Amino acid sequence: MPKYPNPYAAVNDADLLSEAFARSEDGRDPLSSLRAEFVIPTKGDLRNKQYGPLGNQAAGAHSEDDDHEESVYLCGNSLGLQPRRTREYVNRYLDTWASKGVFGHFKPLEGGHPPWLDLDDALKEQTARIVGALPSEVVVMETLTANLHLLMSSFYKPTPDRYKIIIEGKAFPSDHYAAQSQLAHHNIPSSALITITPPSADSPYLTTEHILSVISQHNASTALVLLPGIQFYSGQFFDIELITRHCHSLGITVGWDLAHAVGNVPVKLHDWNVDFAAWCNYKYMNGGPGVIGGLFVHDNHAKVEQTQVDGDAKHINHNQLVYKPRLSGWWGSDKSRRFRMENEFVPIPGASGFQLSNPSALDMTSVLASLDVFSLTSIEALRARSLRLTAYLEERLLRYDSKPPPYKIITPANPAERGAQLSVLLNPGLLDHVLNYIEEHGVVVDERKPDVLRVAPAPLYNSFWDVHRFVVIFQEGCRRAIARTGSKSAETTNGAS
Ligand SMILES: Cc1ncc(COP(=O)(O)O)c(C=O)c1O
Ligand SMILES: Nc1c(O)cccc1C(=O)C[C@H](N)C(=O)O
Repeated sequence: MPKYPNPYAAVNDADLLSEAFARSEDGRDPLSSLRAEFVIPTKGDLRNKQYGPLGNQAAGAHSEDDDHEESVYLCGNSLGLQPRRTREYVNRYLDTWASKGVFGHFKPLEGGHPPWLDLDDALKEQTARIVGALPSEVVVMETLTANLHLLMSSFYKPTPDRYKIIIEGKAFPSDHYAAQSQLAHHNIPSSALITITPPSADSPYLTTEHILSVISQHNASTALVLLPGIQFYSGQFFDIELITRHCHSLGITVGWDLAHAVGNVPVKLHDWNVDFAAWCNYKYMNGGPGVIGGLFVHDNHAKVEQTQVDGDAKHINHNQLVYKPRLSGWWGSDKSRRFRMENEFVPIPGASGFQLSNPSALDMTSVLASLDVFSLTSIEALRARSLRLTAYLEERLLRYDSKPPPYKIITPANPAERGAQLSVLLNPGLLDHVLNYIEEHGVVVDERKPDVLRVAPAPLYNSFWDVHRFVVIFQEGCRRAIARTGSKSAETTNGAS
């Protein structure tokens, strides 16, 4: 009996492996209709084919029908697809800029869009719903690594006793560099960067017990724990609530990088008492490549300062509501006085007070389009669909025509410990062959050298049909790669998961 029963495990091969099964799963899920909100590139688009009078109609390896078929895009964990409404919203932004110039900042725009000056406030409520926060606790601003630095400039306050930063050993390089450079910035030796590595070299899995024990081991000397909500490589979803509680019980501040969690899994940053978090809006959020990111600062930090300053909230003025010292800019200062040019920084209470510059209205417009798609459903409903999609992907991958398969899934088997993504470790020597084959057949997934493919069915736009087509093409790619490399060992190295 498997430890985590898969709802598709009971379905017989003849049904489960059929396209009809995938199509019927799509048919009975009302959220399947959200796919129409997105532009799905065709296989021909990806192959750079254009049909029509000026297009390249030269015969290629693939039929015209195949070129016109939607590609199998399972890479929303790296870059989400474009919502159809993004073009409409961006065109409106361009029209406003062209026809109103500077007045675009102040005048409500067509289609009920707020003036650019108020776009930051307009995005709060929808963003807060997605990350389980109060609107005052979130803001759309800057980019992920920049936000981590800004937040650490407020939350990482090393003392002679407490100065270490704990991260995980396979942290995304940017997070590693950010933490490392914060230490250097404070003239603290790099040995104060503590990395949590998996107990077993065979698996990237970090048990919660292991994470808690490393934190406890360094508790007296640690100032900050910075962890990902979902690990980019393994797809492991950490127990944010428990780890946060553990850190707080030891007097340690904790921040979360939600790059791979936001828009993917429900989180409750407010209820879980997370100190701070940051994310990008270009993966599951579908805001566009390198688009403006977001951050969260718990309102508790304001309350702590309030009581320390006065104890009577009625007599608090804006100046006393500052959470923390922070690196400041004019966009974080009180809106009503912003244009008085008085050089008195009056922080906006809440996360908005962390803003620096006037944000790119183009970016904000693009994020608005993406949030409006999320508002057609809820993150909880998306999660329910995502659990089914990923379970289906898992079960299909486990059914390979010879045993063991030439790959294994390194993402936790427990659905509560993963989001949409499954990371597939291929037997040595297969990756390039498999990748060439699947890309040639219109599949887009992410590779992490030397042997891992990350496959992420994004619940907003991916379908069971996508997963079906992926597995058929991927497994055929594996068979061909094994035949080409003639590698017997390639068939047996990893074993089944
Ligand atoms: C976990 C994680 N941290 C940091 C980054 C870097 O983000 P950015 O380039 O937006 O700063 C990424 C992705 O690029 C990521 O996945
Ligand atoms: N691979 C990337 C790229 O080619 C351009 C920009 C970003 C990336 C990334 O790796 C994005 C992301 N953090 C990821 O985990 O896929």
